[in-house]
Amino acid sequence: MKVKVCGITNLNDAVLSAEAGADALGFIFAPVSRRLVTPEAARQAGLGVGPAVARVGVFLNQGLDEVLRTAEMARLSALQIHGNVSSLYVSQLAAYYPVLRVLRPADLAEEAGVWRADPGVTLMLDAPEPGGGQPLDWEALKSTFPAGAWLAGGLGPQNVAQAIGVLRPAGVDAVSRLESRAGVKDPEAVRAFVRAARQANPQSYPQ
Ligand SMILES: O=C(O)c1ccccc1NCC(=O)[C@H](O)[C@H](O)COP(=O)(O)O
Repeated sequence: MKVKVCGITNLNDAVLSAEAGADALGFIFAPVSRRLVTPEAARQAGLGVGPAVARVGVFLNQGLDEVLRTAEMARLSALQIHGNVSSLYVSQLAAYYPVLRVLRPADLAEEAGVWRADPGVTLMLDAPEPGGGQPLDWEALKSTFPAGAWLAGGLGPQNVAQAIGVLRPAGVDAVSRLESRAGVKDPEAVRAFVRAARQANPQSYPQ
């Protein structure tokens, strides 16, 4: 199981997340976000932790050209795609980068099947308001949660083990509950989050 720490805006937070054991760092390029980062700052922070940690760019309803240009400038290794976008758009991006396609529970029935056989696209289930700190109803999702999908939405040190126990996601992702303020990590919360996720799923320790 993978652990992603999202909303990284600076090298310091990238290093502390990597040292805590995160597999992936998230850099948010959606202009609506309070954790908006420039491609230059993301490149510096992402490359600063070395090649073993994935650098995921987070986008919400942004044009194909803008996403690909930003990915190049920031030296991203994967894309996380939120919003109301077509499957053609997602598959065009997946031709260049591994994609985490973010769905809300209400979208599952319509879109989850589209990506079942596509190794370049991994699903992530998130709350309707990304970065809003609201947990999903894990029990209600139990029968429809897609195999191999990642989970986000209000996860933090206190509840990630329970969420993993219920849904057995392939990855977990969080931001709000790991911050001292928007865009700035709380080091203890980051360490506790990664530790709790690893302990809930001991097979997830990096080899
Ligand atoms: O976090 C944001 O500000 C944000 C804004 C626009 C699009 C995506 C955004 N975040 C994406 C993430 O990957 C978050 O980690 C995910 O939504 C979970 O957030 P939270 O519920 O706060 O842990």
